[in-house]
Amino acid sequence: METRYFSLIPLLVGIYLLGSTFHIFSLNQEYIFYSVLAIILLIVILSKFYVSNKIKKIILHMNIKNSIYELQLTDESYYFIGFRIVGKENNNDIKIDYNSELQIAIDTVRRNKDRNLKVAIVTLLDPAPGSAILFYAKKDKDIEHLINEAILLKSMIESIAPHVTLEPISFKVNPVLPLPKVLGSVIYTGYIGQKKFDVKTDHIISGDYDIELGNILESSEIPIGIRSNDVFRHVGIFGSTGSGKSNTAALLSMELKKKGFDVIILDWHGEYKNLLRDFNVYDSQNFLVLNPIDTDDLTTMDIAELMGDALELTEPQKFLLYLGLEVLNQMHEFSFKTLLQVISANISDNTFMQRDVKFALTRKIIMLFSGLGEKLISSDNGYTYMDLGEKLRGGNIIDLSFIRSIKLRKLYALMILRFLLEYAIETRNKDRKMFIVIEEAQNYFNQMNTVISRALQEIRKFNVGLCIVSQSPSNVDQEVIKNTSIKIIHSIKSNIDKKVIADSLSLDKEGIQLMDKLDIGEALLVAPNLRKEVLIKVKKVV
Ligand SMILES: Nc1ncnc2c1ncn2[C@@H]1O[C@H](COP(=O)(O)OP(=O)(O)OP(=O)(O)O)[C@@H](O)[C@H]1O
Repeated sequence: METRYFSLIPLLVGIYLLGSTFHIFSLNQEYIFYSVLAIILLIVILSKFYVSNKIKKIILHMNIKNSIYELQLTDESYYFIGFRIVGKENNNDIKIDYNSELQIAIDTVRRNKDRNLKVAIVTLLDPAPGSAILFYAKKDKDIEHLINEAILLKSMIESIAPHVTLEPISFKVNPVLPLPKVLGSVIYTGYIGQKKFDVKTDHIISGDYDIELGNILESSEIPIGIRSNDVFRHVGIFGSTGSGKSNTAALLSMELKKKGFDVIILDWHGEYKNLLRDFNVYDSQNFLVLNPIDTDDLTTMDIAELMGDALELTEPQKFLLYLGLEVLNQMHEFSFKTLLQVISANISDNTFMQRDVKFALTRKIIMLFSGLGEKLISSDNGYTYMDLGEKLRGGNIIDLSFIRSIKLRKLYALMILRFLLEYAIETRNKDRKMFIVIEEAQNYFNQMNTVISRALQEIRKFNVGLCIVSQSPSNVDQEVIKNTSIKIIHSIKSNIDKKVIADSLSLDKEGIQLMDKLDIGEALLVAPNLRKEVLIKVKKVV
């Protein structure tokens, strides 16, 4: 009964008692008038309560009746009644744990063994994607009885899980319902709420893909993927640490290699050799030596820029380095020892300022390149960009984790990337398709790195797809993120990173909230072959 009817009761009782007090001993006309008035009002209220409840019951009953389906398993038939699970709107900012609320309710209902109906949670696609509860029973049971029990169970669940409502589902034609293999087992997607599944099925399903990534989150039966040729418009994989980025990048690399791509993974933390066992691995035992001399089109200025970026050089220091590199280029020789000698001997230090710049630059070079640096970058047996491009065919993992100095690691990785891009531009990459995975991309694409950002725009037409992987998209140049046409967004916890991604995708408030609710391996996929973003569960590699 609605609360406004309750508020009328004290008023009626008041009127009646008033009348009684004044006329308790005399049965006069006024007393009879008040009594009759009170009784009429009481009758009106009670009848309203009864009718409104009855109407609700009838409507619900009819809805449910329209939602009873028959399910034929191998040797048994069942009736089932389905309810879509809808999270109630939450206006205050308190975080509601819909999942555990619902789980407690379901457990309570399932514990009651006396019931005819059993309960299962399934994901459904039709009439719209979402999660649903099924109440089901053997077909020989009385339908009316089942309906009454379903109504009862529905209200039990709603009262134990107050932030969840169950809406009867009606399927227009045949229900498309991926049922659990064994009825009664709870398939629990962990996502409740209509808003999340606002995407219409015909918006998301696309048969137009040749790289399968997994299945849509609402259904383990519907595979989903991307087109391999779309990777040339670049890929962004983002997510907090442990959200499943490396697995997704490894899956993509594996599938693209099968399609004839040459894949090169710049593996910042050394995670990929365990995931992709048939890839060539370059690590501390087997590293690639880079020769920045003999670079023809790769200008000395570009090398100076990359070194300047990795070493955090000032403009005067960068200029001095450039002068030194020019001399080495003419000598056709590169080693850090000769670079230092050239800077000391060939460049004047007449003024105090020149001496200061020179001293600071040589100090930075010495600190970085004595030891491993000397071995990694050298004209002695090193690969030029042409050699490197030719060498890295098939699947390749360049494990960078053995380089302890972050500055050296960054310079070495940047040089490899720059070499590969130069190779593609120079050769126009005819008859080849390349896919370069850049882990911890914020180290390469910070705001300052113009050399790489510029090359990124140039390589579009040369069959090179870059895959930018980052746990910290707010530290990646926003232009770079915008330049990725495929985005795979795993769970993101940090608000600033969420905002950056939401802006690049024009996500609404619900989309933003969704980003930190994803489980490991779950992601929001945006790709040119999909009409709208879709939640997916990525397949696990190995
Ligand atoms: N799609 C998936 N299905 C099931 N498990 C997964 C999936 N993706 C990743 N995992 C598991 O989750 C853990 C973290 O995965 P992964 O290393 O890919 O995350 P990450 O985001 O790259 O983390 P980090 O930033 O720390 O490298 C691993 O144990 C991995 O096996």
